[in-house]
Amino acid sequence: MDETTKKKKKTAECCGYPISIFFIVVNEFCERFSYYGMRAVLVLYFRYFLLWDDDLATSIYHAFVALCYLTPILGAIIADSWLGKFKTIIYLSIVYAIGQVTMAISTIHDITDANRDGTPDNFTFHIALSMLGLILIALGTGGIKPCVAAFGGDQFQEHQSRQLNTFFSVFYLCINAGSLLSTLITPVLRAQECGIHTQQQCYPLAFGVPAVLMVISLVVFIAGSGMYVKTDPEGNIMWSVCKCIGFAIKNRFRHRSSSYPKREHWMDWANEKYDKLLIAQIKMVLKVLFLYIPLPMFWTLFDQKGSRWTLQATTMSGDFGAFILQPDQMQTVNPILILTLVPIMDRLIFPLIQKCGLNFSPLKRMTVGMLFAAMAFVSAALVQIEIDKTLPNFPSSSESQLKVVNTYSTTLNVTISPNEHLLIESFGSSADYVTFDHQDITVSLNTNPVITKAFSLIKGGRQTLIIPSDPTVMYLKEDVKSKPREGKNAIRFVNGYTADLNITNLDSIEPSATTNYTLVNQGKRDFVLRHGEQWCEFSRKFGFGASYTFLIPSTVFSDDCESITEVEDMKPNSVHMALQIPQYFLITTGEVMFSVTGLQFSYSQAPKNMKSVLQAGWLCTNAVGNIIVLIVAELGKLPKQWAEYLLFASLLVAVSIIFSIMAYFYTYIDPAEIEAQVRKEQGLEPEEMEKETIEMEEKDEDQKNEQGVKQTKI
Ligand SMILES: C[C@H](N)C(=O)N1CCC[C@H]1C(=O)O
Repeated sequence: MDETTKKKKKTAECCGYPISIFFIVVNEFCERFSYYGMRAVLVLYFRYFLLWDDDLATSIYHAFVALCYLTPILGAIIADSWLGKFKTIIYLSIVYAIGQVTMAISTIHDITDANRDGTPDNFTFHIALSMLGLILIALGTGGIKPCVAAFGGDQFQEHQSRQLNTFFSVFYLCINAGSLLSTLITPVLRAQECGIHTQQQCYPLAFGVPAVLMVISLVVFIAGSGMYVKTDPEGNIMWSVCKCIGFAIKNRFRHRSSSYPKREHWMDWANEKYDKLLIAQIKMVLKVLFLYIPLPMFWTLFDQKGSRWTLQATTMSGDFGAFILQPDQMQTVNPILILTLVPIMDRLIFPLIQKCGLNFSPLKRMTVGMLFAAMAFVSAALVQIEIDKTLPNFPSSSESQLKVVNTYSTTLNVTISPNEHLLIESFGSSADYVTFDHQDITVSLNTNPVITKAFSLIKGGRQTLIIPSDPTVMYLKEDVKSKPREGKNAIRFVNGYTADLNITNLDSIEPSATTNYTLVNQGKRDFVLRHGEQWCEFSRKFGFGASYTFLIPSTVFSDDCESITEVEDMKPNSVHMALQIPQYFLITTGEVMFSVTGLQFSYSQAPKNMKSVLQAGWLCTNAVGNIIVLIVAELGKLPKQWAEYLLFASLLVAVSIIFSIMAYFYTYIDPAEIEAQVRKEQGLEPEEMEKETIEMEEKDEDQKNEQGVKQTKI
């Protein structure tokens, strides 16, 4: 074994901290920049580069995130049983960097764009390459994650326990600094245009920069190589653990008759064959893993920030006066709050609680963290109730809705069978949508002669009846029936001019025709209308999430676009995004109490040779949380979003009560002390014992006769 053991090495210190920590936290910052930066543009890449639909894009995205939190098990097994943390981090970081580079290459549209139309010709190639990249990234990021945190912890000596606790907070700060910067930067990089033959959204840059950061992360980690404390892996520990547990279960089953005396713990049934120290270590790990069972529920709520809460933000207004916030940018509030809340909690709140004589133990903190997350969802439900009051009354699946737009030269009396009468001015519209519970309607206009036409409406849809300058050709146009995505505005034009018109960024429209919807961002937008030599400019300031139909009259060029009228199909969002801040504040406070503490707790309660394994167990709670989100998203949704938020809040409260009961029965341990005690009971010196364990694990246990029960030397 070439790795230096902890007790043999004296580490260089700065302000009481091992200097090697600097390399580890910088490495974590770069790695998290790489991970979160790539994640920030991933759904958009699926949606607009690979042209997947929303459902497929979000499902693959969540499946990828879940995979990233499942692979820690693999990394932990490799580190604790085989390579040691240091080498595992290096090898898996190389895999990770290759994955990021593969991903960046898969986004270069020019590779397969032989016809140079700006879109790839061979989607299979890009999909295959990006999936390969994502698998390598998941393997890398997940594989190193439990090792980096535990390796950081290994750098501290016994007299540095206070610094060790602070380390986990600083570690978390670095994660969030990386996450914050990358989620701000990569979307900007994506919005640039680049390409060899055609200029397209610059995904290669948006994925390329995270790839570079991953290479930097690896270089920084290697740079600290000479300073690290590297703990030896102790043989195939996971295999020994599995065999030991298997033997205990088998042996317990064999001795199930009541004539055999009971043992204190079911793992004690492995006493006959396995080393006491290994059994003691397994007991410690199992106790903690059992405690983790309820924890995924926290992550189920936490991970909905990126999905449900962002969707909620798309129905809100992001106009903050001095700046405009896009719905998906609202997520950056989380890392910003982490950067402020972690120091406040560490320096102010926790010491204050301690001064008040209250014992705010790690498990109590985690329970309170869960309750904060539940409160965040109650807050989200209250905001949703406010939003619902402002949302249009969309048709149910059995209803149809109709609006009428009149571009005829005079006011019209419109009768819709059997008894709907509307008076509509020229270049005006009906006040709102009329709801029908049947699809077949007949429309009559009071023209001379009367014009009557039958229509079949779309079930569950919204439509507009367009009456053009020649009312005999009136027609139906389908409308948007939900808020436009990403807080954008859906706009369209009806051409009441007597000839074809060209409008900026839209196809040319024939007389009396209506364009399809175009999505435009919030803010002032200009459109140039053109017919031959004639043109005029039409400007309009947009809010968030509205829908408009603009009616172009025949006089459009003579009055310089002034006479264009607008029909508001859907009102802009009026509930302000600032109302989401309380829910972000609550969930982030919960995260600091739950996640930072959980990270520390998993390290402190693990035996020396299973530190990465417990970190992996901790990260797995996140994977399961993500899988629950996936299942819940696929299975039924409650009809009201606010009710779903309340349901999640109640579930988490119930889970936190169960967790607090489990925590009540948990006794905090000092693994090193227990290990020393077992060694003493075995009459072995620490050094001697270590050699003994390694030798024992190297023997092939399977060859031993299971019947010949072996008594270990106790
Ligand atoms: C960005 C989050 N605030 C955060 O720090 N995390 C979410 C999952 C765990 C943790 C991370 O390690 O990324």
